[in-house]
Amino acid sequence: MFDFDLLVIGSGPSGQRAAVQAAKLGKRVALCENNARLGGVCMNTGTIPSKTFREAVLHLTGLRQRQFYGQSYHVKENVTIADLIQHCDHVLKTQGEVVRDQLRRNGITVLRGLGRFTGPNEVQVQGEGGDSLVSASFIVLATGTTAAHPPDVEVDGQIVITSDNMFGLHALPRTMTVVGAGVIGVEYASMFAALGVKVTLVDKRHRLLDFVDSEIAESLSYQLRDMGATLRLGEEVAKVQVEASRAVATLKSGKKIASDVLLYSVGRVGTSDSLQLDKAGLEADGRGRIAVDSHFRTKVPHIYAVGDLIGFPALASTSSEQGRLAACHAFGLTAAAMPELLPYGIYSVPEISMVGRHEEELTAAGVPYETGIARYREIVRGVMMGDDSGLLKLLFHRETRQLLGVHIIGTGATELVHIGQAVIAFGGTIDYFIGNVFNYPTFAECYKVAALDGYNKVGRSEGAAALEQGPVA
Ligand SMILES: Cc1cc2nc3c(=O)[nH]c(=O)nc-3n(C[C@H](O)[C@H](O)[C@H](O)COP(=O)(O)OP(=O)(O)OC[C@H]3O[C@@H](n4cnc5c(N)ncnc54)[C@H](O)[C@@H]3O)c2cc1C
Ligand SMILES: NC(=O)c1ccc[n+]([C@@H]2O[C@H](COP(=O)([O-])OP(=O)(O)OC[C@H]3O[C@@H](n4cnc5c(N)ncnc54)[C@H](O)[C@@H]3O)[C@@H](O)[C@H]2O)c1
Repeated sequence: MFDFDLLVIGSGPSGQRAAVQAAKLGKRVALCENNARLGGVCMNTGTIPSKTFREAVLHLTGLRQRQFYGQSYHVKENVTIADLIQHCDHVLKTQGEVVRDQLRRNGITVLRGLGRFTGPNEVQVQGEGGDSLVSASFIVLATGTTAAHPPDVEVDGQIVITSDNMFGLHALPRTMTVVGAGVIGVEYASMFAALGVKVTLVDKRHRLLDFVDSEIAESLSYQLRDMGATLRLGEEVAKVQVEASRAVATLKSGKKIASDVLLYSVGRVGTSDSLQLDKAGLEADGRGRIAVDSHFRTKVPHIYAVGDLIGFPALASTSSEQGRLAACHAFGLTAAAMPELLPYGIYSVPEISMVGRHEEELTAAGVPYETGIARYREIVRGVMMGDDSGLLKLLFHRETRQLLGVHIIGTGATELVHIGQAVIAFGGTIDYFIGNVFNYPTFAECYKVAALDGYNKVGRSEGAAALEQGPVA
């Protein structure tokens, strides 16, 4: 009756996973994408290019090796934007082929053009070669987000930019203002500061990243300042103008900050304007997001919405899982619900990662917890890698020693966190780290050192079992 069993609009991680999952179930699947390149924001302007940019910055500046060879050490003098983009281009080309090949292997029909509803089961695809109409039993909306900016902030792509046009920059600036110290602002501010750009980071909030453990956020602030960045917290940007080829940000307090480039990173809005949602009986909220139930179903039961388009947590990792779960639900396949325990990774310089609860939350909930801390400078792997400022903090219940949270800043944080994630997910205690043997020398040794530190704090009477019972499963 319909052309396809499933039509997915948007080829980011959530759309890809929805399409592939349905194809694996033997369904006829089409995926509509407006951008010339598949892969979404994740592949083309967001996650992958920004993380590759970071790797290029770390490599070319020699930042990690300065402990050994001195503060003036550089792998390449005068790093250019072309050097950094070359690294990104290579990764994007390879990953683009992986996505195209995956869709082809799974027999997914790719429709090029802008998808918009003409009815609840019908979508018009407006492509370069003309328009076509496609119908499907189920539709998954996976159209993601775009950078938000008020109409009076004119984004020209060279002087005033958002993360969506970061990779169109012709040259590295000498000075940069970053408006908004959310994840995007903090990541790029730290990367540009590591490149030697004079960065000013402005946020109306009084501290960086208020969902991050405060000790970790303080360490990040210290390290940003140490790289020459200026933090203007508790300051709101009221106006952005271009004067004599420079960006000028006027703060509500009356201060003005002039710089070669201004990155406007104050959040993102759902890409739902072009979808003609009303033709399907749907609407978006004020930030372009679409409401869904726990199965990612909109109020029109055969239409699902996934990924950044539905809001928090708006990560590539969670988006792709949402896409898979939506396709499973549509075709009656029972799948486990989205886990509540999610790791967060912030690819600032240095990187940050966390899983579980943080100190402020546990204090507010009246949970009797204790901390165990390992500093990278005490861990031989940290010393070998030239990272003497990293820190891993365990939070555990004082009485049961159950692991409640893991908070890390430093090299490898986003990988290391998954050990703690597994222990929390299985309801484990810090005894696991004390009673088991870890590879040496590794950053993972931090878990053992932090667990012993925590054990020493709660004292023998409360913690003795950990050492006396021997290894635990
Ligand atoms: C700078 C930056 C860095 C990030 N870093 C990380 C990170 O380190 N880790 C992490 O987990 N997440 C990160 N994210 C978030 C991550 O990129 C998103 O969570 C993820 O891309 C969301 O995937 P999605 O499938 O919802 O949609 P998107 O990746 O946004 O893709 C949506 C696609 O839909 C297409 N589209 C939109 N409307 C239409 C239409 N009408 N017709 C046809 N096609 C349409 C768009 O062209 C786009 O290709 C970052 C984001 C940004 C901006
Ligand atoms: N590593 C990762 O997982 C990663 C990396 C980058 C982006 N992302 C995703 O991208 C999303 C968007 O990130 P974002 O950083 O743009 O948004 P955000 O909402 O996280 O942060 C925006 C910040 O801008 C500040 N702000 C807003 N208006 C301001 C003004 N006029 N003056 C000063 N400060 C102002 C806010 O106080 C806030 O701190 C994130 O929520 C995340 O889902 C994830």
